[in-house]
Amino acid sequence: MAPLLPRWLIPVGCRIARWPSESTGSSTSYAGKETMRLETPWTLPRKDSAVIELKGKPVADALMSALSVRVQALADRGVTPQLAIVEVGDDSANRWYRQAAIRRLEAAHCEVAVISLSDKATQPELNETLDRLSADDQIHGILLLRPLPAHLNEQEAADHTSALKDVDGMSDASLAGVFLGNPGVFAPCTADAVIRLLNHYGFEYRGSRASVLGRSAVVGRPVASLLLVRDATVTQAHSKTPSLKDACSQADLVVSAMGVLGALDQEVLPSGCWLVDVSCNSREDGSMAGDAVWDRLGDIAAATPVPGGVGAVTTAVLAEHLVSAAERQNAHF
Ligand SMILES: NC(=O)C1=CN([C@@H]2O[C@H](COP(=O)(O)OP(=O)(O)OC[C@H]3O[C@@H](n4cnc5c(N)ncnc54)[C@H](OP(=O)(O)O)[C@@H]3O)[C@@H](O)[C@H]2O)C=CC1
Ligand SMILES: Nc1nc(=O)c2c([nH]1)NC[C@@H]1CN(c3ccc(C(=O)N[C@@H](CCC(=O)O)C(=O)O)cc3)C=[N+]21
Repeated sequence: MAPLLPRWLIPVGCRIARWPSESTGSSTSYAGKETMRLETPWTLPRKDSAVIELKGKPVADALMSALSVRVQALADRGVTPQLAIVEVGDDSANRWYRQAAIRRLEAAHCEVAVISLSDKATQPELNETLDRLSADDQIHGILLLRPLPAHLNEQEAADHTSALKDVDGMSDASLAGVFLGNPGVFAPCTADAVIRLLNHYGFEYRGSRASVLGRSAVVGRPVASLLLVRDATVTQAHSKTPSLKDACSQADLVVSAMGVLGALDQEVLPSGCWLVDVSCNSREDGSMAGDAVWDRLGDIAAATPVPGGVGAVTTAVLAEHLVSAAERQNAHF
């Protein structure tokens, strides 16, 4: 029999393992089990079981299905969108992104070239690589994985990246457009993904209070700008903010991009807020986790899982930006 209760009533993290029928041998219906489970003393507190998972997959699926007709129209004109991914050194978050982006773009019938530079690469080497890709007619988009090693300058790299191919909103022109609310520019893919995800799940920006944790050029700052443009009242926190709890205390929405494993739980997150956890930290066992402790979210309303949340939307937005860039570069045909 199909479940009669919403799926989010099932507690995250301890599902199935302590299912009542395993101890009682009962053959009651699914709905009956669900009722029993919520009354049993060994389940998570009711408030933890009510956190709605804001999954990325349906958002990404919708974006990808809208894209296929555009990729086909380009193919009919002999154009296959191609992305160049430039990475410097080795980093787990970059590796996850590179692998997921390749899967996504290949599924969308786009091509990917990966250029891996050593972590000792110099600024002139990086600049030359970006100049060469900018001049290559077969490359429609350039994604420079960030953050760069400390000895390299992101701004200088942006200046060597063709504005037409800047699919991850790195250039001054793209960022100025994001800050001013100009819809014609590419925002950094992740910042765009946060907005697509919130739109999909019907978040109401106007009148809301949003706390953005992190202020990098690739996530924190553009997310704050995109929320401000949509009439949210935005607080922005960073590593010198004295109290994260104070920074979040009024929030209807918390967007976390600190990259600090275990930094967020019910002590910091206010009741009823939505949490968008952008971070992708590496646990000791090599698995991926966000900033929030998933089984200590308290009575917040909704949260994105990691993995399975923002990351999936980021790769879909990257595909969309690449296809738009290829269309613009072939507009004369
Ligand atoms: N899922 C996805 O699609 C994506 C995930 N990511 C992930 O998001 C995370 C952030 O990425 P990125 O912005 O590039 O990282 P950065 O390291 O560039 O920025 C981290 C930001 O968090 C702030 N911060 C660090 N520690 C604290 C703290 N204890 N309290 C408050 N603020 C803090 C820093 O402050 P300060 O400025 O003072 O140093 C900085 O502004 C990473 O885990 C990354 O892997 C990134 C992009 C896409
Ligand atoms: N210029 C730049 N822009 C970025 O947006 C950027 C970056 N540099 N450097 C690295 C981080 C990290 N990042 C991820 C994006 C998607 C997934 C992703 O698709 N994750 C899947 C899981 C993937 C898996 O399990 O392997 C998920 O969350 O469900 C992961 C990580 C983007 N980043």
